[in-house]
Amino acid sequence: MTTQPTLADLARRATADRTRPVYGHDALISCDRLVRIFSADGVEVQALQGLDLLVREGELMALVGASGSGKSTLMNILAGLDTPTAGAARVADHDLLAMTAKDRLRYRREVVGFVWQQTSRNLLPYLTAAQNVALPMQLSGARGRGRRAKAERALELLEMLDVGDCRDRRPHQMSGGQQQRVAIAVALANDPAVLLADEPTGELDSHTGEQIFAAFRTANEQLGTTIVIVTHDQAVAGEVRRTVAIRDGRTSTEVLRRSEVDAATGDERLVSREYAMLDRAGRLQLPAEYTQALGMRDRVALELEQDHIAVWPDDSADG
Ligand SMILES: Nc1ncnc2c1ncn2[C@@H]1O[C@H](COP(=O)(O)OP(=O)(O)OP(=O)(O)O)[C@@H](O)[C@H]1O
Repeated sequence: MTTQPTLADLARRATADRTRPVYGHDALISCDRLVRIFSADGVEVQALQGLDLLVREGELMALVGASGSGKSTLMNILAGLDTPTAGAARVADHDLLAMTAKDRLRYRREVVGFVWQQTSRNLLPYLTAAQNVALPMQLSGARGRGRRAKAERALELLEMLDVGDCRDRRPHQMSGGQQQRVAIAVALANDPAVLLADEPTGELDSHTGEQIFAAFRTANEQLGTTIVIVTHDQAVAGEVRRTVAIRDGRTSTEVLRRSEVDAATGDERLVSREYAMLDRAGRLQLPAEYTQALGMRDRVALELEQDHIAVWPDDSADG
């Protein structure tokens, strides 16, 4: 039997609600019930259906999900290329729903960097690698950096990503993997708070894909850039500490990995654990594999235990 809360309990809860920090207050990226509806030929498609996502500063994380689940829609919104229909989205203190056209242009040039899947879309074909990297700095005025300083920074970035030898080559004189590493340098040129990459290894073989991933890791570790990578590539998803799955336009489950040292042998191993997202209304989406394995549908039985909640298949018909 549940006991009724007393007046004092209710007063305490109301005060706690008032002093509770706003959702995502300490996150670099915060999406709060994000909705994006596309209308095409009188048909509405809900690409994002109330998506919640928080990313902390300095994270390197992967977004995975089936085709059509809304990954690219989310990336385009975070990149400032598209606007949500409803909800809230903030990146590095920029409100993505309230930006003017001028703010948006500055946001795309200085706050976010972007790497696309198509290697040809990331670089200008008639410029060398070094010129491609210097271009975003020139376009933004690069906060007082002189021409020489820009060229030096371009070279530093190329060297950091192991493509210093490509500095004077045009894209068609480089391999796909080299082009993508140069593309990462271009995206980092203006020191963005966030680097977004949509299937950056999609056109590459697995060995080259690993090198691209190593380049993202270098950028994350050496420059502290927050990086979000959309990927189908299980190998890439398995390399990051945090993988968030998107399903039907919402974040559904999340896998966190951490290193653990075996007390007996001293060996380090990676331990992963799957989490489900609990929204503020208390809604929880269970992974389809779990519910299918136990034949759960429509209704499940619940029990509150001391330190967990137990979920069983509906047993009401048996009783
Ligand atoms: N401009 C658009 N007009 C109409 N519908 C769109 C538009 N862009 C995306 N959609 C629809 O929104 C849904 C989500 O698409 P989105 O491209 O975000 O998925 P995705 O997870 O990136 O898929 P993929 O892995 O295949 O790239 C899909 O049903 C798609 O058809």
